[in-house]
Amino acid sequence: MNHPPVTLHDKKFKIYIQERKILHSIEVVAARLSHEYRDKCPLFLSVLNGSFMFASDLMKEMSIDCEISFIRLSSYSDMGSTGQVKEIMGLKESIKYRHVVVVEDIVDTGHTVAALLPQLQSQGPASVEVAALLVKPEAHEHQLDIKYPVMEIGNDFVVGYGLDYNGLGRNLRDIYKVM
Ligand SMILES: O=P(O)(O)OC[C@H]1O[C@H](OP(=O)(O)OP(=O)(O)O)[C@H](O)[C@@H]1O
Ligand code: HPA
Repeated sequence: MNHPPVTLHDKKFKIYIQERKILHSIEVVAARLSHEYRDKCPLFLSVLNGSFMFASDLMKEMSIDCEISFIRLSSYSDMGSTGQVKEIMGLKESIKYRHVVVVEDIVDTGHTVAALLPQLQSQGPASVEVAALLVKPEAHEHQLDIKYPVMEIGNDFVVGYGLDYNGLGRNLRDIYKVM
């Protein structure tokens, strides 16, 4: 299939990871999660907005009982992290004694996950791990243990498959990187 570059606001992006590869990589991680969380009924905690598409495809591939809930955090403006993680919409249900899997579209600087994990840990869950569609190890500014990375990428700004550039690009089926 042909994937011409796309323009979003003032920037051009070129094809980087095709939908077929994304979905296959998610299947592999979902199989691992289904095995490792059998009999644990994990609670997936999807970090909005960016993770909506990943969370949906991940859930569809899970073969065990599991639940999902959503939390909305935001820290990005233009193409950079503000370093300030704001909680916009909090968690309503109790996570006490639950096996929680945070579902992130991307772990970039790591500010978001680093801010979120202690907040979750303080609520007495049985366990907390992170499943992230994309991980940018070169950009990390925190020591992080992402147990379920789907794909590692270099230090490029990417859009598509839920990820945006100033609000645009989330609807793209494939992942693109800035040119
Ligand atoms: O590792 P970090 O550098 O913290 O970056 C990762 C976070 O940045 C994005 O969220 P953003 O704040 O852009 O909100 P959005 O999901 O609504 O796009 C992304 O969805 C992650 O939550
Ligand atoms: O590379 C990125 N693209 C879109 N949103 C993001 N949030 C953190 N890193 C990124």
